[in-house]
Amino acid sequence: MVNWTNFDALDSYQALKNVQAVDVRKVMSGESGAKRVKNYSVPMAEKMAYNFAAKAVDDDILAVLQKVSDEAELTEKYEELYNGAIINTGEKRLVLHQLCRGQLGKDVVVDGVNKREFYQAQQDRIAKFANDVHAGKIVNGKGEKFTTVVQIGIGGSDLGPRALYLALENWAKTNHTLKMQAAFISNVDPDDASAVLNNIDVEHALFIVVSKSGTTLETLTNAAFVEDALKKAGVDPSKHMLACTSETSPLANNDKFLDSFYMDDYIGGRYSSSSAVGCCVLSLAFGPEVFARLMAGAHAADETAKEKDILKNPALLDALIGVYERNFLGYATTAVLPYSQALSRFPAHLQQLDMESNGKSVNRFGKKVDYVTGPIIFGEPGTNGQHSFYQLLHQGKTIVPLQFIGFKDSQIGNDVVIEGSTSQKKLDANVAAQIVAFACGKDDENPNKNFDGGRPSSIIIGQQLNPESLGALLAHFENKVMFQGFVWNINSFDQEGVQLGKVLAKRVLAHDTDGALAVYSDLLEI
Ligand SMILES: O=P(O)(O)OC[C@H]1O[C@](O)(CO)[C@@H](O)[C@@H]1O
Repeated sequence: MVNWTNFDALDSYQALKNVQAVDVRKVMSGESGAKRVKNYSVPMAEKMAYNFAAKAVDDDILAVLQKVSDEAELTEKYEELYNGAIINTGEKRLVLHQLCRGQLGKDVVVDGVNKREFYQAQQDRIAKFANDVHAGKIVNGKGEKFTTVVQIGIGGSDLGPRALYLALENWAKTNHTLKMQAAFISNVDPDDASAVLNNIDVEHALFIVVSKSGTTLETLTNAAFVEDALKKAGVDPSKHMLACTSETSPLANNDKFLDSFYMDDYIGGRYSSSSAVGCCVLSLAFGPEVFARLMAGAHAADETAKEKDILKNPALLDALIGVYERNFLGYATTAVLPYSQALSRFPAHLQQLDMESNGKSVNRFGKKVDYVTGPIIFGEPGTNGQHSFYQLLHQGKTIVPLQFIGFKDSQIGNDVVIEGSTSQKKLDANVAAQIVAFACGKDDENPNKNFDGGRPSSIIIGQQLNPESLGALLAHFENKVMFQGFVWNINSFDQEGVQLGKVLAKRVLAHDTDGALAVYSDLLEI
């Protein structure tokens, strides 16, 4: 059995307090910088690498971070998780999303059901369904093929699958495996559903209602909105709508749907891209083989996350450096900066993943913790961000650790040499230049043009964004967030903080309001 101890009760916490701080500007300048770029790189799954040369760490600090990992039993806790312990203490649930993508340890059997087999069986059912749709065996009321798939869901039932779809859409077109166009409806704003419906051919569209709980206001409202639109278009909704939910939800086993696919309570919404939640839309859009490749990449990263040596375990190392920055260097935010347009919604997915998981003030036992926990996450693809918020990142009063992501090859492969370089080369040159500019700065007599530098960053580099590397990237961040939650001794797998607003909105709609709530609902005349 592992020990669940608050971070500040560890000996290694005290040791971290006493380490000699590293001056990023100094160590990244000249030959020392070149050495660090070469040496401070850890291989990741799917031939990617995590390079942390421009982070404020050195061999001494890394040695203490290894002690944190050992003392807090981080990999042992991961082992407990994938072997089926009740890691989600708040909801008394197991945490099994990794099992969707492969067997990591022992069989996990709950109420006589082998969970790996259950998740695999759902993937197999979805694969058959998707293949039948693609082959024209499952068709619309007029006997015609479906061409579009629309996911209706919100939060984890939207962000991850949407980010993954966008990440692979151009890759799939280039590799002739885009089987259906996908669209997403999430917001209860009627303009969201209307705009999607206006842009597609509803007669040839399949709609997946995705909600683990089957009770989310936005999703149920949007499902009814779509149903209404289908009826108005003279289309039978039961031939066009699917459900993806848990077997105990109000949406389960419902004749309203053409078919239903299941996940369960042991997979948190923000971790559900690997379950039926991501599998349905991605298998319909790209084919089941592509989804299987995505899962293979994620599984490879899950295997790497078992390593006890932090220099062989990029997710663990990334997590520990982040904790050091958060708790000892006092950095409150992290920017996710993919130099890849395909990853345009990946920062939004990571925002939910990280902030909903680790935005907590109490430990696993409900006791307040005396240290800060999860950072604020935001981000945009480069180079666009450079012309937006990088001013603050370079010269603002707040130091923001930066998480770059970059690839050597583009996905589409169409490029032009303009003034001596391709666009891909320009993209890569920009990310390299930014890392050095942030780290080393530039002295100038004019204070307005002076760059202090000393701004830490890391980069994940891969050859190309494809299903395998994307899967590994997804799992890397899930595992990073998990390890950080373990260090902070918090429960990263519940989200009580989102409940209060939902309850108050229901009260406004029921006119059961008082105090400030009454004033605000009057103001909006609800
Ligand atoms: O899949 P469901 O049950 O509709 O939940 C959607 C989302 O809502 C949340 O519970 C937050 O409100 C997320 O954690 C979840 O991803």
